[in-house]
Amino acid sequence: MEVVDAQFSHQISLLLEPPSPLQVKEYFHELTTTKHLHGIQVKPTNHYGKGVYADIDFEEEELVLKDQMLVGMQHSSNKIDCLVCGCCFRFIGSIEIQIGRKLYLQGLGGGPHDDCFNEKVELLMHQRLELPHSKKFPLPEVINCPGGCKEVYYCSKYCAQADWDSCHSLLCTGDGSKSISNKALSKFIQHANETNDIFILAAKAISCTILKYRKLKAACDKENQKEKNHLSDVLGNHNFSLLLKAWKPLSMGYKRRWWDCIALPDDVDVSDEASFRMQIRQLAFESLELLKAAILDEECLPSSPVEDYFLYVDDLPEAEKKEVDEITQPFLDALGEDYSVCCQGTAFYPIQSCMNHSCCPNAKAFKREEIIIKQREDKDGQATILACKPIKKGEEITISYIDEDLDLEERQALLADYGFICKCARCVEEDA
Ligand SMILES: C[S@@+](CC[C@H](N)C(=O)[O-])C[C@H]1O[C@@H](n2cnc3c(N)ncnc32)[C@H](O)[C@@H]1O
Repeated sequence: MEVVDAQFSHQISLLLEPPSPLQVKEYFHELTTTKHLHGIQVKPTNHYGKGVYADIDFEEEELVLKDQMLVGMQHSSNKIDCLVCGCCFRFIGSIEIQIGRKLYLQGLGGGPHDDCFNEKVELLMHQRLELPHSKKFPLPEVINCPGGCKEVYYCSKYCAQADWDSCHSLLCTGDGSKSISNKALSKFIQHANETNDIFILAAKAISCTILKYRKLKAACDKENQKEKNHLSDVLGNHNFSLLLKAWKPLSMGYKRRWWDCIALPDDVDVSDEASFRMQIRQLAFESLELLKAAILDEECLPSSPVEDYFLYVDDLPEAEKKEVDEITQPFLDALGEDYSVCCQGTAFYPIQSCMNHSCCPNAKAFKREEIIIKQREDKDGQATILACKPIKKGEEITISYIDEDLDLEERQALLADYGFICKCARCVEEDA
């Protein structure tokens, strides 16, 4: 692999080059135009890189933007708690599957339950025991991965196919996988789960680029055949420009290398920062080597429906509640405090990632369930930004990265993890 790196060092450095301000401007202009995102503009700010600006006036509560996720992942630690679609991350199956599966997986770790309870848990998991009123909380049927990996499930055939086409075909460990080695892939996944599962998101981003590149290349090859254009050096350069094109949506989000900007953990002394950064850089390289062996060929806080269900049961009229509680309470007790864990993960949104922070923001990024409450349409894996006060044309649209209710010191401590000291009007005023 090192030989490959040396041979293509020029191309690699071009891929990793930060985009110029002109490229950024052109890219976001095209993106907002093609996605019909009227009313916003991405452009340079005076102080800190780019930002999102209002191109029209927005009223309070008005929808500013819906941003489609480019790549996203559910955190490994959250997979026991929630069974969600591997593409749009909505809960799937049924209330019974969600509760039964979680209790079953927890039980594998040696839970304290008796045999009778364990039997009930298995019945729940296989949907052979129905909980009262659970039909009022319908969830989409579980669709298997088309590659047969039994590790990722979907809410619809549409999501299964979309994920397969965009990245999962290269990262699937099932028989239908398009990776070069399932064994190598499993090794990569194990390494990520044991070290930092953000490498899974990176693998998705890389797979997404490779697959997009292949699609662009296949379309070009077809065109070239028509024109009988077989000059290999011309094609060589051309192929690289296709790879740059496939990489572009991700490169536009480039800020700094991961190991340079990751927050210093509390248990690492500032004097050890340089060696800590070297260590995680090394870890990222190890992970990349494992991924390369698996996929490189010669050529690139929402809520839980389970919580809604138990809240509903809790609100039932007293007489009925007693009867229902008899069935549901043992499951609730067994689930314990963690009964309402929501799907947790990390994703990259092309426009939201351009929004700067303010402790007195004029917009808010909403989670899925809050949007449903507000009767807004909830489309697959989209981030929704609403104005939380009137925004005038030309004003920068800002969101808060942290809990705005915290005091100045706490806010600044959290924002240090993002690598900046906030000097918004509120911070300046409170600091005076
Ligand atoms: C999600 S990005 C926002 C877009 C970013 N300005 C860009 O050029 O892509 C977050 C980064 O923007 C910068 N940033 C955001 N809000 C800021 C603020 N209020 N003050 C200083 N820097 C800020 C920080 O470097 C932060 O890590």
